[in-house]
Amino acid sequence: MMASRTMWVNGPIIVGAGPAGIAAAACLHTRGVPSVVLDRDDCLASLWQRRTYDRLRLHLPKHFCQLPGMPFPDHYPEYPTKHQFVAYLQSYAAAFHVHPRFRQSVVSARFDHAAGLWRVQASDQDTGVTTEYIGRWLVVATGENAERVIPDLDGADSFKGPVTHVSEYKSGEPYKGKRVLVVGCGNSGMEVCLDLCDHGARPSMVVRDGVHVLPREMLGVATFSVAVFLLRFLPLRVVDRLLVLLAGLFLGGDLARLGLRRPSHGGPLELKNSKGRTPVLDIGALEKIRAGDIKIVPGVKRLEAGGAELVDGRFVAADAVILATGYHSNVPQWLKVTNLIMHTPLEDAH
Ligand SMILES: Cc1cc2nc3c(=O)[nH]c(=O)nc-3n(C[C@H](O)[C@H](O)[C@H](O)COP(=O)(O)OP(=O)(O)OC[C@H]3O[C@@H](n4cnc5c(N)ncnc54)[C@H](O)[C@@H]3O)c2cc1C
Ligand SMILES: NC(=O)C1=CN([C@@H]2O[C@H](COP(=O)(O)OP(=O)(O)OC[C@H]3O[C@@H](n4cnc5c(N)ncnc54)[C@H](OP(=O)(O)O)[C@@H]3O)[C@@H](O)[C@H]2O)C=CC1
Ligand SMILES: O=C(O)C(=O)Cc1c[nH]c2ccccc12
Repeated sequence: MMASRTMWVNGPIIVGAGPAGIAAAACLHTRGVPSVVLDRDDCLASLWQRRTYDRLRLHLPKHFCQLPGMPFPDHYPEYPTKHQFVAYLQSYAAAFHVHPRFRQSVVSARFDHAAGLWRVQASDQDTGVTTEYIGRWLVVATGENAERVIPDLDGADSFKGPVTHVSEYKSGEPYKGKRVLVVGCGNSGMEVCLDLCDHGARPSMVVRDGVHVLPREMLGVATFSVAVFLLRFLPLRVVDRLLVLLAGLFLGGDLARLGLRRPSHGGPLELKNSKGRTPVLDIGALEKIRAGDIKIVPGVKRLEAGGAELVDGRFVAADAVILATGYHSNVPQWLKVTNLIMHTPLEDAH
């Protein structure tokens, strides 16, 4: 068995050094409360630094994404690039004296009722040494994008080209001239298809179900700002109806004909709240779909050597497959509690 150590933490134990964990530690710091931030990776906001593509930008206006106590620099554009966002997070952490303990992967956290304390076990990713952090409070900030969703596609072994997850995708450069099957039509799938087009690749995007596509902006105003404004006066379902109506107006009424049906149950904000499905904010993929540069195809039945057989019996040829199939939290794997109360921020806002 690996050696193990114990560390008493004065203040909360914060798991995750992404924007949420850093912000929690900073807010505590300004109130004179110490904390310890643990992260499995070797840098802060590793989702943004290690697992996202080059052209990524925030797709909500910057004032919705700034952390408490420090706005984005004035010279940042309305939609900061990922490099700007990361630089901001780094200066934020430095300004608030947040120094995470890196390479500490939390494998278990349970509340010791007898002692009235949390016992958090973390494994050092370099040495394998386990440390038990003991403290009165636990903050879970590991996010909704902690683990990749990798579907079990029939025939994946027989496919001759590379099959990768979108979290490894940096740019379309290596795909120049290639036929690429992108599985999934969330914000990742859509933007990767757009990027592939910009690099001279030929993407087909798998859309197996309904999807809400909204314009990122309408007449220069962010759709997200419109939604937040309307939520002050109207119930979420009414706001959803208005958003779908406006989307039809600004994006054109032919989405279903293009292969992008809206989900039969639930509006864009409702599905974000109930299922964690983020609506797609279009930044140009739609135009490429209309132009035929991005082909929409239905679900994959099985992969074969040179492509995929689709559920409608058609075959789509592909040199590479990119899985833009999303992410899931890893909290249920390590947090040993029974009654978790989940908050839905948009409902709260309303
Ligand atoms: C490509 C992409 C683009 C996005 N763009 C936007 C956007 O424009 N606007 C927006 O609002 N949201 C966006 N998101 C959503 C994203 O969830 C947020 O941007 C933000 O990163 C969430 O912050 P977080 O701190 O909750 O989680 P994360 O940033 O995911 O940070 C969680 C941290 O926890 C660590 N961790 C996970 N498990 C463990 C463990 N067991 N032990 C120790 N450490 C662990 C991870 O290493 C990570 O550093 C995007 C997501 C992706 C994937
Ligand atoms: N700032 C930005 O510009 C960007 C933001 N993001 C954010 O990152 C987060 C993650 O987004 P994303 O990576 O797109 O993940 P999502 O979870 O949003 O989307 C995953 C997609 O994959 C589909 N899918 C999953 N499994 C399969 C399967 N077996 N066959 C076919 N399709 C499948 C889903 O379809 P179904 O609905 O049918 O399950 C869905 O369309 C979101 O919050 C998103 O908004 C991502 C990229 C860019
Ligand atoms: O890009 C993302 O992943 C986001 O989570 C941004 C976001 C949060 N809530 C929303 C509701 C509608 C559109 C985007 C978002």
